[in-house]
Amino acid sequence: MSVLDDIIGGVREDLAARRVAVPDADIQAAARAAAPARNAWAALGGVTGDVQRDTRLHVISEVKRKSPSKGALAEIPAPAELARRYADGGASVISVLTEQRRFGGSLEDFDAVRSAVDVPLLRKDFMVEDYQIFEARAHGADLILLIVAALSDEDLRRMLAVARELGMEALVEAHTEEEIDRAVAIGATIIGVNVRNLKTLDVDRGTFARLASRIPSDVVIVAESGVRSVEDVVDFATQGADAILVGEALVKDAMPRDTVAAFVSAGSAAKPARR
Ligand SMILES: O=C(O)c1ccccc1NCC(=O)[C@H](O)[C@H](O)COP(=O)(O)O
Repeated sequence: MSVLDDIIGGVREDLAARRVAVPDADIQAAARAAAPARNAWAALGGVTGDVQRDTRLHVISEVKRKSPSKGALAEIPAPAELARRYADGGASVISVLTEQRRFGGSLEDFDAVRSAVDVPLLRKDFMVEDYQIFEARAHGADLILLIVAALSDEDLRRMLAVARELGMEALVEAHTEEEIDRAVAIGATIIGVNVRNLKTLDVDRGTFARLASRIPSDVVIVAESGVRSVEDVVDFATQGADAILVGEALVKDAMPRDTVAAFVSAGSAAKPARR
């Protein structure tokens, strides 16, 4: 069994318990009653037509306590305070991991961050049921994660449609050429190239340029995982990233506000006008 399969097994068990506590009809009603979602695609530099690319390299800053690959990363006693620092540094979107068993996250963390900042929020979890999408919206999410390796094309299309019907977008995450092609085929407007293989946990930054070149120019490209330094940010920006998603390096940083600002500044300076 791969790490991803193992994580998803736990996610399904936890989801079943939440579904008993809050039935489908109730979570759907809460999602539809929530304040309108913010436009995460525009916040990440999405533009329509043959216009100049957004010149900014956008940063998605993640609230992440631990991970299967690294174990404990940071305690994060006050996720809201960390999120405020991210926003002050210029994060375009904040990602909050809500998976509990392997990442130490929760919907309580998500609620705390939602009440602290006004930037678009990504609910970062392993989405396998539509219920989780309604749950994300009910808690104020603007963006959800869909992992191509974990879902069939039918599931991807339906879940993307559910997210859009609720006013959200999806970060559709891929790690191979075939997964990129599947993400493009379902009409993803934000595609994440995760340089971490979720089945082996190996990180290979070289994956990014090879995969990004297959993505149409009107799609927002996010480079995910493995950013440790300004040099990594400059590499991803030069190779076509519109945004980077950073967890470990920021939660371990004593001055996350300054580091986010430095990543935005260096990445924006390195970003080519067209790709
Ligand atoms: O981070 C992991 O070890 C991991 C393992 C299995 C599935 C997902 C995993 N991480 C999710 C992510 O995509 C990262 O949290 C995100 O890209 C940030 O990565 P990093 O900056 O390297 O913390």
